[in-house]
Amino acid sequence: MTTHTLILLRHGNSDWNQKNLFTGWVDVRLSEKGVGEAKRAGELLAESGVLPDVLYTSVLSRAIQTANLALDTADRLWIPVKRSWRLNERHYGALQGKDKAQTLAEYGQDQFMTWRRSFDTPPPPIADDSEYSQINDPRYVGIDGAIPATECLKDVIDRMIPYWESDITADLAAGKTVLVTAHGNSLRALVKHLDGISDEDIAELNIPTGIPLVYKLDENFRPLGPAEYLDPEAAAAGAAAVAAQGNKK
Ligand SMILES: O=C(O)[C@@H](CO)OP(=O)(O)O
Repeated sequence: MTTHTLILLRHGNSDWNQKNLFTGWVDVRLSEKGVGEAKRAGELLAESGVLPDVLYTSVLSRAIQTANLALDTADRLWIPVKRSWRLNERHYGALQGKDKAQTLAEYGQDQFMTWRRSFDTPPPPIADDSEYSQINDPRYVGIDGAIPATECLKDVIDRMIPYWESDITADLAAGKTVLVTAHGNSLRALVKHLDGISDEDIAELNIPTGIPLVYKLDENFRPLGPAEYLDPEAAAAGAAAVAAQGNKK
C-alpha cells in the first residue's frame, strides 16, 4: 500500500501571540521564543528522520521564518518552496490588533468564543481604512480571490481545501514528504478535513506553536491512524496554552 507522509507545522510564537493580540492576516514576526521553537522543530524533524522534500507556506512572514529556521536546523534549506495566500491564517476581521483578554472582558465568554472558535460565524469585517486591513498589501495584488475583510473557519476551509486538492496532494502523490508550515486556524481547517472532525467538535481543537505533527496517509490521502506530534508532551501543554489565551492578563 502506498503511504504518504505529511508534516504540519504551526509557526512559532509570534510577537502578537506574546502580547495576546488577535493577529489574522497582520504580518507580525516571530518572538525570540518563536525563533527557539522553530529551531527546535527542525531538531525534532532531524532526530525523527522525517525529512521534507518540499515546503508549502502561507505568504505571512511568521510561517516563512519558522519554515526557514526549522529547515536550516534540519539541513534541508535547499528543498523547493511553494507559497500561497490560501494557507494564510484566518482573517480575523475587526478583531485584528485587539487584545484577547480585553475583548473577552468587554464582550463576555460566549461572544468571545463564538468569534474565536465557532465554525461559521465570522467576526465583524475590518474597515478598509484600518491600519490592520490588508486591502492595500502588495502581496495580495492579483490573487485568485477577493482580499477578505473577515473569515470564519468555514471560509478558510473553502479557500484552502481546493489548494490542498490541486497542489499539495499532487506532491504527496509524486512520493514526496510534504511540510506545510502555516497557522493555528488554517491548520485546524486542514486537520478537520483530514480527520473528519465535525463542525461542533473542531471548536475544541487547538494546535500548539512550533511542534511538527506527522500524518501517514493512504492513497486517497486519508489518515492511516492518528497523527503524531514529534514532542507529544510539549504539544499537549502548548495546545492548553492556546485554549486559555483569553484568560491571560
Ligand atoms: O490571533 C490569531 O490569529 C489566532 C492565532 O494566533 O488566534 P486564535 O487562537 O485566538 O484563533
